[in-house]
Amino acid sequence: MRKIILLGYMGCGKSTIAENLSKITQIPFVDLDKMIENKANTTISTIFKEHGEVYFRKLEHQVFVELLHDTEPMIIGLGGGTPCYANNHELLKGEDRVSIYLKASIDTLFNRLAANKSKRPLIAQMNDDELKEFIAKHLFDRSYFYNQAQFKVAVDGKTIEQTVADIVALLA
Ligand SMILES: Nc1ncnc2c1ncn2[C@@H]1O[C@H](COP(=O)(O)OP(=O)(O)O)[C@@H](O)[C@H]1O
Ligand SMILES: O=C(O)C1=C[C@@H](OP(=O)(O)O)[C@@H](O)[C@H](O)C1
Ligand SMILES: [Mg+2]
Repeated sequence: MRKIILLGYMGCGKSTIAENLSKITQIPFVDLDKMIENKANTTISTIFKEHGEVYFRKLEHQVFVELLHDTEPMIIGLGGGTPCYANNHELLKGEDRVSIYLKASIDTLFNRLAANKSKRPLIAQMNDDELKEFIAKHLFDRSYFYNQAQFKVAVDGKTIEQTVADIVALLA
């Protein structure tokens, strides 16, 4: 049975949509960041602070590969950077998996992240002006990798339920 992989920029809703899609489909979900935190027995912020981003990216790759080797069906919510490092984007396609880019505009991402940045070490220290500029540039840089997904679902202006319904329709 296949795996459903959700990807996209920080704040696009990967973790939230993975959990809600799981409730509707009864397919178990895992959040890659949560898996990393459980494995490292600490938070993403602490991993960045104590070991740096390169260490985090290695761990992220290892845990992603481990999950893909698991034969159980599952919904996987990636971290925002997962497809952009360690050739992880090459793992988005395969017979047993379907990858979906949750595509959000800069405004949507900014509105969600401005109120929700403390646990995201890449943006935690930024003021609103810095954050908006960062998202615009960073999203542009990362789009190449996000566009490697098999499907795209636009999330702007949609409720959690609408996005989940769009994904269910896509998978039918
Ligand atoms: N329509 C929506 N779809 C998904 N998330 C939403 C929506 N509206 C508000 N949110 C909020 O936006 C944030 C999305 O964060 P999260 O699911 O952690 O994203 P990601 O894992 O992609 O970084 C959450 O705080 C969530 O409650
Ligand atoms: O975009 C990124 O590089 C990151 C996104 C985060 O996940 P979310 O996209 O779930 O916030 C988390 O993996 C880490 O803070 C790095
Ligand atoms: Mg998340």
